[in-house]
This record gives sequence, C-alpha cells and structure tokens, in this order.
Amino acid sequence: MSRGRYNKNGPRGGGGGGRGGRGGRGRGGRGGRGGNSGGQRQYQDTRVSFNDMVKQNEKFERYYNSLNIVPSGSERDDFWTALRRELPNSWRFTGSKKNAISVRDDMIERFFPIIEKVKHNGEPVELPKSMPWYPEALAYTMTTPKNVVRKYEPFKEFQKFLVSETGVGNISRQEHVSMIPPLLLDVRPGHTVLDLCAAPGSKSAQLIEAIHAGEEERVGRAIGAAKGLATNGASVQNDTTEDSGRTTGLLVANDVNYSRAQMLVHQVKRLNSPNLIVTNHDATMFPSIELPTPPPGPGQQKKGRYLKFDRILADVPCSGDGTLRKNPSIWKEWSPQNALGLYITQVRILTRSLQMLKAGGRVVYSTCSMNPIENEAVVSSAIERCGGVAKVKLLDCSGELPGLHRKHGLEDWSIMARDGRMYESFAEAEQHEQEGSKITPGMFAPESEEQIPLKNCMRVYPHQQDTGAFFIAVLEKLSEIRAKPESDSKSMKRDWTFATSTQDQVEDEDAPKTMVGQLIEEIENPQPPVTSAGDASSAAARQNKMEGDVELIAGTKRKASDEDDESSTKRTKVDETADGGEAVMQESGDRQLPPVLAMAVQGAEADSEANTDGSASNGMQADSRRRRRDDQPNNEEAFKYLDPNHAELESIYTFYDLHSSFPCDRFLVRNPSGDPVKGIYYTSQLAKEILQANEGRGMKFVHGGVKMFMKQDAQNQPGVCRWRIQTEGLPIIEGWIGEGRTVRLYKRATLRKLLVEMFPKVGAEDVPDGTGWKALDEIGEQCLRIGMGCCVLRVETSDDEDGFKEPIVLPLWRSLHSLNLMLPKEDRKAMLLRLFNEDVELVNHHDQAQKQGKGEGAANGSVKAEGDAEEVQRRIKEEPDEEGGAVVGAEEDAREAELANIAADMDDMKAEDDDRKLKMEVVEDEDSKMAAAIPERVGEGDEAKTTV
Ligand SMILES: C[S@@+](CC[C@H](N)C(=O)[O-])C[C@H]1O[C@@H](n2cnc3c(N)ncnc32)[C@H](O)[C@@H]1O
Repeated sequence: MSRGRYNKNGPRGGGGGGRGGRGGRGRGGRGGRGGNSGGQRQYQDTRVSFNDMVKQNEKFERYYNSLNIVPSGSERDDFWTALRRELPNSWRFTGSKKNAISVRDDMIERFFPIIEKVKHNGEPVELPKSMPWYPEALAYTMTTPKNVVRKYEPFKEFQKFLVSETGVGNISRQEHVSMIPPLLLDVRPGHTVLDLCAAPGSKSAQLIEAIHAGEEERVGRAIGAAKGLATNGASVQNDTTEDSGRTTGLLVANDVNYSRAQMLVHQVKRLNSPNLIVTNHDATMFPSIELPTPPPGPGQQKKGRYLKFDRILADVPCSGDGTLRKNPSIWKEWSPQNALGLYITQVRILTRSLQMLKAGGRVVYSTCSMNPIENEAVVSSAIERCGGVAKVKLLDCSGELPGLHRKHGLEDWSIMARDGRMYESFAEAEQHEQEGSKITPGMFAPESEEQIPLKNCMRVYPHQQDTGAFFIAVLEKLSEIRAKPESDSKSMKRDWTFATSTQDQVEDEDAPKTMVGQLIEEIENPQPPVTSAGDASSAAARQNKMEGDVELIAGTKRKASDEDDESSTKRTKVDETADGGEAVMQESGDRQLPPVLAMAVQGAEADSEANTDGSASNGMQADSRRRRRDDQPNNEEAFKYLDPNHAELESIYTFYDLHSSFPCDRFLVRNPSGDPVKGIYYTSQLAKEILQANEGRGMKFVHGGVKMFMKQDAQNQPGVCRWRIQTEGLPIIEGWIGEGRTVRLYKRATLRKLLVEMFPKVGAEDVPDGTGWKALDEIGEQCLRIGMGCCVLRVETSDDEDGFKEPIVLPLWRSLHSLNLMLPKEDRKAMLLRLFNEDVELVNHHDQAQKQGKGEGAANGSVKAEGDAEEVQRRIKEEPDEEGGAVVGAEEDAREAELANIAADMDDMKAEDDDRKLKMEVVEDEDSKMAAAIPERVGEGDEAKTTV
C-alpha cells in the first residue's frame, strides 16, 4: 500500500474523495479538487499527535447530547470517552474461506504463544481477539497501540507477518464497523451486485468474496464430473453451477472520482475475480446498463433490456463524524453545515439505488456519520420519493449478526443550523432561515402517517465494542417503483406535506411535454447513434457533449408544470421491458434513448429541479462542472472478446491440454484492434454480455477481466506455447489443465527450494554426471519429462510430517536448463514467511550466471551452449517425449532471451499495479499537501491506505 507523506492518521481521501461535496468535507465526498489538480501553495506538515489533539467542540457535543443518541448518565460518559480514545488495530482475513481460515490459524498458532508472554508498560499485552459477530471469526482487533506493535522488539515477527500478509492481500486492514454493511447485504453467489460509492474498495472486496463463496468446492465437483471422477456423491446441479461450477454473479463497483476508481481497481484486482466490472460514474445518475437483446424482427423496434440488481450497496459520501477516533481533526472541523450539504446527494444516490434494484432486492445504505440528517432523514426521504412503505420496506435486522451491539435508528430529531440554532420542525426553520438555506422538510423526522419504521435502522457507537460509529439501513424493494420528481418530494419541496405527496402517482400521458421531453427529441435525432460501433474517443466526446448539454439545460429555469419527470416525459414503459425495467429512464415514447443520454437527462432534471427553489442550483451546477474536472477524459477501455476458435487460443488449448468443458468463449483482449498481442484476459459470461452490449454507449468501464495469459516475447520455439499462464488467472483455469502440463509436488523442502531459488538448474551444467534434475528431488524427473514452457505446479496435501495441509497451485516455467516459479519476489517472500517462517534472501541463478558469463567471456558461454545442446540431445534420445523432441532446435540465444524475459516479466507482473500505486501516491501526496494546509476529516473507507 502506498503511503502519503503526511499519512499517519489520516489526511487522506483521494482526489476529492476526502473533501466532501458541497459544503462538506466528509467521507469520500466529491471534492473540489481532482486527484491530480495541483495547488501552487507550499504546505507544511502541521499534524499533531493524537494525544495532543484538542478533542472538544461545543456544537458537536451539544448537538449529539441534545439528540440523546445515547442515554445520559454513565453510558453517555462511556460514549464520549470512547470517542476521545484512539481506535484499536483491526483487520480481517480475506480471500476464499479456506484460505482466510488457514492464514488466521497460522497467526494464532505462531504468534499467540509469543504475544501472550509480552508485557508492555509492566502489563501483560492483550491477545488479538476476534469479533463474535463476524462470520467464521475472521475479523480481529488488537488493543495494543499500532506504534507499539510496529516498533517494540517482541512484536517484530508478528508485525512482519501482518505487513507481509497485507501486502499479498490475505489480510485487509478494515475498521470493524465498516465490515457490517456488506454482511447485511446478504450477497449470494449468483447475485448481481452494485457498489455505488466503492473506492477505495474494502467493502467491494467483501462483496466479491461473498459472490464467490463456496466456489472452490463447486468448481471441484464440476471438474470431477466433467472428468468422470467421483464427486463424493454431491450433486453438481444447483443454481450457480451452470457455469462449470463458477459463480454466475457479478459485482459492478463504481466511484465517481477517477483517481479513486483507480485505487479501487488496485484494491479489488488482486482478488482475481472475472465477475467484476469497475465503472466511473456519478451514482446520483448511474446509467442503466444494457443487456443483450435478440435483433428486432423486420419492422420491429429494438427493445432495450437493462440490468437490475439483486443487491446494491450505497456506502455514500458523508461528513464522517463517526471516524473521529481515526481522524481527530474532526473535533476542530465539525460543523452542522457539512451534513446539510451532503443530504441531497445522499437522497439521490439512495433513490437511484432503489430504481436500479430488482423487486425483492435489497439496498444497504450506510454512512460513518452519526448525524440523522445524513441517515434516517435520507432513508425516509428516499422511501417517500419512491412511493412510501407500500413500495419500500425498511427491514428489521436486529436478529442478524448476533453478538453485534447496536442501537435502534432515531425516530425523532432536531436540526442544528449553521449558526448552532436548533430547529424542531421545518416550519420553525422557515421563520428564521435566510434565503439560500439548505434546510428542507425532508431533513426532519417523517410524519407519523408515513409509517416509516425508522427504528429498524441500525446505529453502532464507539463505546459499544470499541470501534468507530456507523449507520446502516437495509431496504427491500417490494415492487416496481417510479420515483416521483425530486421537486415534488420532501427532499426539495418547501411546502411539502405527506398528504399532498401521494397525489401524483398516476402517469398522465396527456401532460404537456416537459423540457426534458423536448430535449430528448432534440438530441435523439441529430445525435449519431451511440449504439453504433464508433470509436472510443467519439463515444467519450459524445458523453462530454451530453454532459455539456445538461449543464446548459440545468441553467434554464423550469416551469412548475414541467417538473413531473415521470408523467410527462413518458420515460418508462415499465412492463414492456424484459426485466420490468423501471430504471429505463431512457425511453421517450417508443423510442429508445441511449442510457448515457438518459443519464444526462436525469442530471438535467436534478439540476433543473434544484433551480426551482434556488437553494441547490449553484451547488449542483458547480458539482456538475467539478465532476468533469475531477474525472479524467473518458478513455473508454477496449474489451474485445476473441472467437473461441481463434488460432492463438487453439494453440493454448492444445498445449495445456485444456478440458473441453472449460468455457472458452470469454477470453478477451484489451486493445482496440481485438488481436491477441500481449495479454489475454477472462471474464464471466454476464460480464462479457455487459461489456459487449454497452460498447460505444459511453459507459465508463475502467476495469474488467482477469489476466489469464501473457505472450512470451522470446523467439518462438517449436512445440512451446507462446502464452504463459498468469498467476492471476491460474485459479480459474488450473483444474482444467491436462496432466501433460502438470507437475506434482509433495515435500516442503522441494517447495522451499523453488521459492528461495529463482531458475534452479535442471540441466547437467552444474552436475557433471548429467543428473542436475535430481537436486530437485521428487519433481526433478517430472520436470525433465514435461518439456519446455509453462506448466502448473500442484502442491499436494499429505499426512507426512514433511507434507502440506492445504493444496497450493502455482505457475511454473520449464526452460532448457532451469525451472522457475512464476511468482513475484514479494509473493515468494510472503510464502516463505508463512509456510516456513523464514525471512531469507532469494537466490537468482540466472543473474549469477549472467555475471559469471560476463566475467568469463563469450567463448566460455558458447562452449556451455554446445554442451547444453548435447546434453539435451542425449536426454531426448534416452527419454524421448513429444515436447522434448522439439527442444533440439532451440538455440542458446533464445534460451537466454527467454530467461531474461521471464525474469523481467516477473517483475513486470506488478508493473500495471505499480502504475496504479503511483497514481494513488500522486493522489495521496496531493491530498496530504492539502490536508496539511486544511485539516480535514477522512473517510472510514480510507483504511486501505493505512499500513500495519
Ligand atoms: C465513504 S467512501 C466509500 C468507501 C468504500 N465503500 C469502501 O468501503 O472502501 C465514499 C466514496 O464515494 C465516492 N463518491 C462521492 N460522491 C459520489 C457520487 N456522486 N457518485 C459515486 N461515488 C461518489 C467518493 O469518491 C468516495 O470514494
């Protein structure tokens, strides 16, 4: 993880991410500065240590005391005491359940006996303890301060373990309360899930894990069935196994900020999920994602089919006052204005979530703010806007996550205005507030007739289990909805009352055409069809133009009669879409409006509505401008799927003896030409359908696909496949690879050698009797026979003392004279530490040989080359095999080139990631500078950048 210069406790948040939306400097709010926008000022590190921070704020304390969020007396004292205490270390074990449990057990076995004996300040140190409510006891907390663990000698090995396992992604440093929303989302394999405000991605990682839950076993059974092996009687037929055991679900992870979206990619990419797409859109107007449809019959119009989600996480930007144990500058900075400024964005995000949800689906809305304006008020406003409790149910989750201490949602609250004055009702606020006040009726508690059971919301406070504070609401969509216009909802309309709000439920076909309706007509015809192939840049240009159009329109005042966005624009023929797609905001009459255009239209609605009362218009327009500035140009990524019969793929199938049941129709390349030039990637079927169906529509996909094969640049050698399996893609394909390209390893000593030594010899060079391969023990002979090229090393389990308890699969490269595990150095070191408790220097035989070669002169090298060739010939003669036969023609320079390439590629494996890291560093650095100048609150989502 990269660290910014001033990054100890927090001035973080990514480009704009940490500086809130309008008025707010909150958690992941859309900030005024983009990731790389540079300030010219000189900044100083003005941080003060946690203990020296002033932890008092009159308005803050008065507000929450007056709300009675915790009862007065000793509990309230505990609450404030906990808020003033530094947050303990917390983390969770990640990846597949098996992997996570294995790393956790390793921690317990190796380090608990040591930690148990440690004393700090004369007191025994508390052992890390698991959170009782987290499934499989995979979430841990440790009260010993981080700087003690970091620096105190007895923790040295434990600290190394934490750092190393965090580095390779087996541990995720995450605040415990932030782990709750994904758990309550109840994601199952097979679900389509949307994480609308996802960066830096700790919750997305949890969601991906949930989507892939149980996959290893299912794939194992599917492979067994395909190969005719016994499957322990377990059926391979269940709802998620139609894809050869792989999960059919999908996560779309989104963030509005491009730089933060890149951080998100960095964070989730290492989970190697083909069921993941990352997008870069504003969640308040997230575009509908098109699904493929059969071509229309003669004379028929194409009917759109749009993706609806089973689960949506709206972990929205917020003021973040629940994170002040981690970001103590909030004590100084807290202002009631922050929540007031974020409310409308939060309502829009939740409303959009409900629109995009399947009936029967679940949305989890969460913030790390304690402020009811950002929490219960947002929930009740969105429910009201979406048709009330008849359409959206606020679920009671008090029975879920047993062991988690929590409190009910608030049912009544007052609002603190900018000047600290408290209001009990909107009527009261109206009497005192000036023109331009952000306060709206929706910010107050709902009227009792609305019957919204706000107590079902969940609040977690710091004193309950020594965490940060969090708010979570779980909403179920009961049936299709039509969100009423914002201008008629309590989130905006000043004279709103519950009684009037229910009147406009019926669509009025004869209503006068709105400005948006006119816009649709104007733009639709002259606009080049965005669904036609078109190059990426033109799609981007179109989108930019459309966004430009939005801004133009947003500046136009609308008449009150024009404001009904559902009745008069005929925007949705709900029951005509295959998916019952209310979210198809892009229809005007029978015509299909491209989703991105619809998105623009919706933006126009929002902006325009905001203008009607004047209160938010400037903010919205400023936001809209800022959004474009924050985002990089829309360099739409290329996702080109390969014909499964493509010659390059055929060569791969043959070489790796790939089982015919492996789905071969989802290989893709990431270049506009669509030719397999350097890398071949893989996605799930649904991801493929989405990436293909939305090509050229202006969707901003910034990531999709797991790298499966890399092309070997070295001179082609007959019989050796030029495509090497990548570590990332290996788990997806390994089970389907034939025995001909598999090496099996059983002994710890052998694996240790392969981890420590890069390019150990299998040739005769180093052993005069020609038996160098014997030094590789049990795998030597297998490697001798397997022939050159990439293969799969299967580390098998056994009951032997020297055996492994968990299977491991790694990519291996067999060259003429040596072998090499294709693992980056960092991963080798982490495995050595975990499996052997060793922190040793790696030995690179190739580098050594090169140095020797240089010192001893070329002549010596050529003699060696001849000797090698002779040796290979001899072996082939004695032990002929198919691949070996082809080795005869290999030349020494090709071998050298190949070795050099692999060595370089191994280090390149992380190049793409490093590039991202660099971007993150730039962003962080920028933030750090800003933070130093402007102390700021930071989101709980930023723990990804914290180091152990
Ligand atoms: C609290 S953070 C999310 C943390 C994240 N869910 C996690 O667990 O790592 C809020 C995120 O929302 C993003 N954001 C702010 N406004 C947004 C908008 N209108 N649409 C989408 N994302 C937005 C910010 O860039 C920030 O990354």
